[in-house]
Amino acid sequence: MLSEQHSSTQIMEELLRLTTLLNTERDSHALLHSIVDVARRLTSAEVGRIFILDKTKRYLHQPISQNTHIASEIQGIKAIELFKQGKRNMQDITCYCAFTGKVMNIADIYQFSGFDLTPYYDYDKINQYKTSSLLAVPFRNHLEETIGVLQLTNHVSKNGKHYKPFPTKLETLVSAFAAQAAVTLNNMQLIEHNHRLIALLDKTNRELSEENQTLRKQIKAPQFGEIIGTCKSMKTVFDLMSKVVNTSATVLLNGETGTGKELIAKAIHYNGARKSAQFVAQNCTALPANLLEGELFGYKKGAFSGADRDKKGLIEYANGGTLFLDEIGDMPMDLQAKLLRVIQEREVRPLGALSSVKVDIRIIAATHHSLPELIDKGTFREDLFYRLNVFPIELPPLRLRRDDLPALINYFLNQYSQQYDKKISLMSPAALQLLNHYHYPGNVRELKNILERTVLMCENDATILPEHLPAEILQAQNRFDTTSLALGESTNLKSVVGRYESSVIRRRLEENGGNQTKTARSLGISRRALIDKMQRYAITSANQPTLSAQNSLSS
Ligand SMILES: Nc1ncnc2c1ncn2[C@@H]1O[C@H](COP(=O)(O)OP(=O)(O)OP(=O)(O)O)[C@@H](O)[C@H]1O
Repeated sequence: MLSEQHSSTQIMEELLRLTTLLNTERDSHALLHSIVDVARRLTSAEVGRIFILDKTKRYLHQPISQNTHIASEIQGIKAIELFKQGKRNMQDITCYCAFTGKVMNIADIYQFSGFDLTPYYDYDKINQYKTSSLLAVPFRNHLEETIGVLQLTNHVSKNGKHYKPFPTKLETLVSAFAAQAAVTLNNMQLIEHNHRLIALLDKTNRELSEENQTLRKQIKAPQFGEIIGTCKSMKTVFDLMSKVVNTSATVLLNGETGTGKELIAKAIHYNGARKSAQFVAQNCTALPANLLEGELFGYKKGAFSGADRDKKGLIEYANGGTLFLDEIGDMPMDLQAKLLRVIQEREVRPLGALSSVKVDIRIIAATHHSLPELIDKGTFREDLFYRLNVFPIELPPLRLRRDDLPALINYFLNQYSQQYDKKISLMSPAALQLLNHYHYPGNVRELKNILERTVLMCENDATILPEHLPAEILQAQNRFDTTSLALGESTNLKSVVGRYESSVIRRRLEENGGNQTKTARSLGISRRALIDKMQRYAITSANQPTLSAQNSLSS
């Protein structure tokens, strides 16, 4: 043991050894042991203890206790409460040391009455020991906050036979040592705290990523069964999809807006081998050319003014998965050239980057344009077209697959009835006829929107009537359509002429904003004659078509 009799060189050597140890020890328990061990050797103390402030800052825990006299303590000093009845526990010597930051040096605890030293008397009784001198030194961090207390008891005499008071000159030495140990202890606590945070972050990230995977599987995985259609052209679509789904072949979807191009692209991705990787969609008309380039290819910090950080492009994000390029016909020519390079080389070079990144993506492109026509016009690259047109799938417009209308209507009615918690399953023949005759320029998307609105308009448990349908369907029906006249059920000339006449009157009234005088003048008849005809055909107003007007048209 070192004691006050040791030379200052020996003490310096011991302190240096300690500094090295403190800087290399990575296990906090072993570090605390080393601190107590060295402190005891520096001060010739028989017992050494460390108290550490807990996270709540309400207790001083005692993780380490060394007593050379007792091989194993029956009971150590318990955790100390820093506050008693809301007040600082200044009766306890360790708390006093912690609160004040002062070194406490007591020659003999049994001769001292300034503190409540019962815990030490109890310790002695239980362990059949005799505590005599006591030295308590605070561990303070760089903010001068106490993070723990080092406690040494029983300074052993030179011959090892007696306990003596700790010499006052040891206080400075031990304080210097405690200051050094406190820095290391504080760093160790910060490192451990960081490790805990990193572990927590890792765990949360893992959980989020698993949840993400599950949600992606649940939400974004349209099954083939969710694509409604049994007509011949849709059967061909399904047939082609099943042939390409388990390959990585490039697919080109062609069809008008709302025909289900994105739905089908997703179904191909989520039913194929790439389903666990990303499905990344980008509409090529949604962004100006320069932004689209940055989105797709990514860029390096400083590649252009405003590029204040590296940005990964969607092509890289889709690595291992599918890149869906909607409205490919509207992609600017220079980007077409860059995309062609990605397809040919299977690598992408972000703007401002010196090297390329290998990518394994499946491309599904979609357009409502005829790409060959765009090639003729000079706005689409022929070489890119051949690269994309590996596996073309044509999606029919809804007006050419009217046989699928009942199934689609049923599907969306069910979907929205559930969504809006309504029971709506009946539709009047007149409403059904209106839906059947409409031409749906927005295709399935438009039908879907119409039915959502209809469910919202219709009372719970009620039958869908024409008045629940949007105005454009009613107005469209009001317009005269020679094709529908020719295809009408009635072949009776008088009835066909009547329908034609009523249709002309409706349209003219509509054009004249319902003004009967103007309408009569434009038709070359008197206002009285117009009113007679309106009554005959149950035309009430050009702006407010009624169910009876529809009936008269179809009668
Ligand atoms: N056959 C179908 N069965 C069920 N829902 C469909 C069908 N076709 C399209 N839909 C639905 O219609 C809406 C429009 O489809 P989608 O967005 O896939 O069309 P799109 O052709 O990609 O349109 P755009 O060219 O305007 O982007 C979506 O809500 C989709 O789920």
